[in-house]
Amino acid sequence: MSEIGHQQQKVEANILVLGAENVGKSALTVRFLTRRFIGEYVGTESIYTHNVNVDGRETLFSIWDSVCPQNPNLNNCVTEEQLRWADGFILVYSICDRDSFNVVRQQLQRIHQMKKRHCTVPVIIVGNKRDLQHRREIPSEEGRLLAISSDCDFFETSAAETYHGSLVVFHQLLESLRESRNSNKKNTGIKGIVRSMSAVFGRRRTE
Ligand SMILES: Nc1nc2c(ncn2[C@@H]2O[C@H](COP(=O)(O)OP(=O)(O)OP(=O)(O)O)[C@@H](O)[C@H]2O)c(=O)[nH]1
Repeated sequence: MSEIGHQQQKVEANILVLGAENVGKSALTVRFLTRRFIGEYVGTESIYTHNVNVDGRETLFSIWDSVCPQNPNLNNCVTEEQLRWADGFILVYSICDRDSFNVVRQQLQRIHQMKKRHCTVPVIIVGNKRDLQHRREIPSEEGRLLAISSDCDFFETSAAETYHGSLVVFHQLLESLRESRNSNKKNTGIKGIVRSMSAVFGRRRTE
């Protein structure tokens, strides 16, 4: 995420949408971009750009709607290129598909493994297809628990039923990006080095 010119206050956010096949990644993305649910989506990888005013600030979203590998495992479920590109992540599962929840777990693990040494990175977990309650396999509490234990935000949505849910997800991620960018800034530079050293020595003294 970067700022273009202080006066313009333009914000850029690269958002990677991940999750297993058929969970509604494209539906959620297209809902946010167009307010519409069209039902069937081309199953190809796409990066969409979307210029929009959020809280009085011009914001350029680049949204990478990914395609999950056939047999996702920890090494291929998120690529290095995707991890380098993304400022923030939306991990989508279907509330009616236990396997898709497990894919989100793996993707989360991979993101934390790769990113933890560099900076904090915002992640939102989304349980989609909330309209299909009769087929629910993942209780809301389970999704929320995974999010709390991984320091992520959590929402359940129905891309089929409402626009509002997708709007809240993307706007919340933007908000978290701003916060994490500010905190990452504070932790760089000489103050950050001093803070990190005090943390290390402070901790050692208590061992
Ligand atoms: N009932 C219901 N169906 C949904 C919802 N979101 C998506 N779908 C349907 O689920 C199917 C898959 O949606 P996609 O958006 O293509 O899912 P995807 O995760 O992008 O799938 P891949 O491109 O295969 O990775 C489509 O038939 C959608 O119409 C939802 O909230 N509720």
